[in-house]
Amino acid sequence: MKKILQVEGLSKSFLLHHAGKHINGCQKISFGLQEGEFLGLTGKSGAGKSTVLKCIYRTYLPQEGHIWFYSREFGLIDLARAGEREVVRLRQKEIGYVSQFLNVLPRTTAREIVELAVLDMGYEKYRAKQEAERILEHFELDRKLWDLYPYTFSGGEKLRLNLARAMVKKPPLLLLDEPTASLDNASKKLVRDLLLKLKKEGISMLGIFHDLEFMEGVCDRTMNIQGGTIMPERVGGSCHEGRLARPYQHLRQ
Ligand SMILES: Nc1ncnc2c1ncn2[C@@H]1O[C@H](COP(=O)(O)OP(=O)(O)OP(=O)(O)O)[C@@H](O)[C@H]1O
Repeated sequence: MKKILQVEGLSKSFLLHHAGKHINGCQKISFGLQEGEFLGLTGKSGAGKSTVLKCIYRTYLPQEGHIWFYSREFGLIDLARAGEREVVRLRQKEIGYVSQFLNVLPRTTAREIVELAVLDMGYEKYRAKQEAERILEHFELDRKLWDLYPYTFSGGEKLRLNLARAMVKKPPLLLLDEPTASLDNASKKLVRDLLLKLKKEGISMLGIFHDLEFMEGVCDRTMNIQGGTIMPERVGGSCHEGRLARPYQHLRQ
């Protein structure tokens, strides 16, 4: 199996000017992700999980470390140092980010949101229309909702639209920042099925989920973060980087 991502000694802190304080986001985080693998990040609130994801997506610029990404367009590229132009291209084509929040332009219908994502990749309008319809169907968003503004959608519907917008670009790497946080059990189950589908399609995923039961059978392994650093493996517990979590071991057999 080939690696898609290698994070080495990643550190990020935040300077709060008004309070004159440094807040630690994450420290010396190192791990790798194989192609088609699903790695789950666990840890208490404030542990640093989102900071790691946001450094990879380059919402945050890390102070130290490397984030080696095996890009189709640029070859091996360090996301911790990549220029804005490369970051924009990678977000357009190779790295998707999905959270529980749907951030969209006002007065834009569900269909248009997905079409815009395709146009963003440089495709023609007719192709954007075709692709948007294909992916909205794939993620089972009710046709009645396609031409509506999504602010009235349920949490599950918003998430399906979020996934459709990210996945219409077929990014080889998908970052999931607590996408199921506000969902009921039925919607969580649907998301779980969708993620398993993406896994079968060979998408590499790095995801934060507070619901450990939800992660079982979806993740190949988990990595526990506490106080901004990776915790070593606990006996009988889940795993740390490089090892397969015991509850998920059957997936590799
Ligand atoms: N933009 C920011 N400015 C200042 N501090 C931040 C910022 N983003 C994160 N932090 C701080 O960094 C630390 C780690 O936050 P992070 O959001 O990564 O935690 P988390 O493990 O994802 O938590 P949760 O599970 O609650 O989302 C926290 O103390 C948080 O307050």
